[in-house]
Amino acid sequence: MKTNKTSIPVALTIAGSDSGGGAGIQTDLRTFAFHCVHGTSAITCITAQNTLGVFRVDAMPSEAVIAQIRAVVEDIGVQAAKTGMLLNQEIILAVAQEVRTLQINNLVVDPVMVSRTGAQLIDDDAIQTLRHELIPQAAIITPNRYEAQILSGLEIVSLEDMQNAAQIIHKNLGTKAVLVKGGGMSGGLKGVDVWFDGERLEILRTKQVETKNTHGTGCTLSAAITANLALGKDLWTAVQEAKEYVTTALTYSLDIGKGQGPVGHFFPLLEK
Ligand SMILES: Nc1ncnc2c1ncn2[C@@H]1O[C@H](COP(=O)(O)OP(=O)(O)OP(=O)(O)O)[C@@H](O)[C@H]1O
Ligand SMILES: Cc1ncc(COP(=O)(O)O)c(N)n1
Repeated sequence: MKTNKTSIPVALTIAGSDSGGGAGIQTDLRTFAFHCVHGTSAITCITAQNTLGVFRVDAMPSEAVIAQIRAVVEDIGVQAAKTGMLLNQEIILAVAQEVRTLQINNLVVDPVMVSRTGAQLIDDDAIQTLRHELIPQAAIITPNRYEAQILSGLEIVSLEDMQNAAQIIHKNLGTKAVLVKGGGMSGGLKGVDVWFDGERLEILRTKQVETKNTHGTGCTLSAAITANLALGKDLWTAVQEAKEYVTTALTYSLDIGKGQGPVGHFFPLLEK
């Protein structure tokens, strides 16, 4: 039988593994697949995690992270890449170095530093390295409320605070665009995001989804932006479409486990 040779865009995720399948590498690869983008990965750490929380984290040696990135980029090549949980300063430095040397374009940095509940996930040295070495190489960064507070130095309570933070981060950190996410905001701002690219200050509003199953929304959003960039979309279009995707995935969130379940990535299939 003759086979069809399929040409397909390729995206890379540099992130941690979530044993519960709700966030991290597992979520990123599902999101890439939904967008018909071939997913590749460089695993930075292994978390023992489920819908109730994170119970253990084992870092990969930074050499192993470097080897994974090189193996993918030097042979397969990538049209876009994202970073998620990078865990420590050594891994962040290694990733920043590889992104520079291998000239990885269309880089989406989800600066995973603080969980939506406000718990700091990486130490202060690692935050400084992320700020100075990796973020300046990003096409876009997607901080949540607490990460935006750290990166801007502002307390974020209102929409105006989100807008000011986006502008300060853009000015100070050298990334092309900033998307401040509102999943951690309260009241009517939950689910409202703010975009700034140096010219346009935009508010992205969608319907607010009433569900406790929101695990992995941040990873899903940044992975969808990455997939859209790999497909050749411009940054603003990539963000708008990714925002719609995560909202729909939230409406199909999965009621699994005893805690916060993940979003449903393959929602059209769930209807069959
Ligand atoms: N209940 C909700 N309804 C609609 N959109 C939401 C809701 N919760 C989060 N979002 C959206 O999901 C995306 C991820 O934002 P969030 O602030 O939750 O990121 P995060 O903190 O990195 O995610 P996580 O909770 O997975 O760690 C944003 O576009 C946000 O507006
Ligand atoms: C391995 C890993 N990476 C990232 C997150 C945060 O995910 P999110 O912010 O999307 O809930 C997580 N919980 N685990």
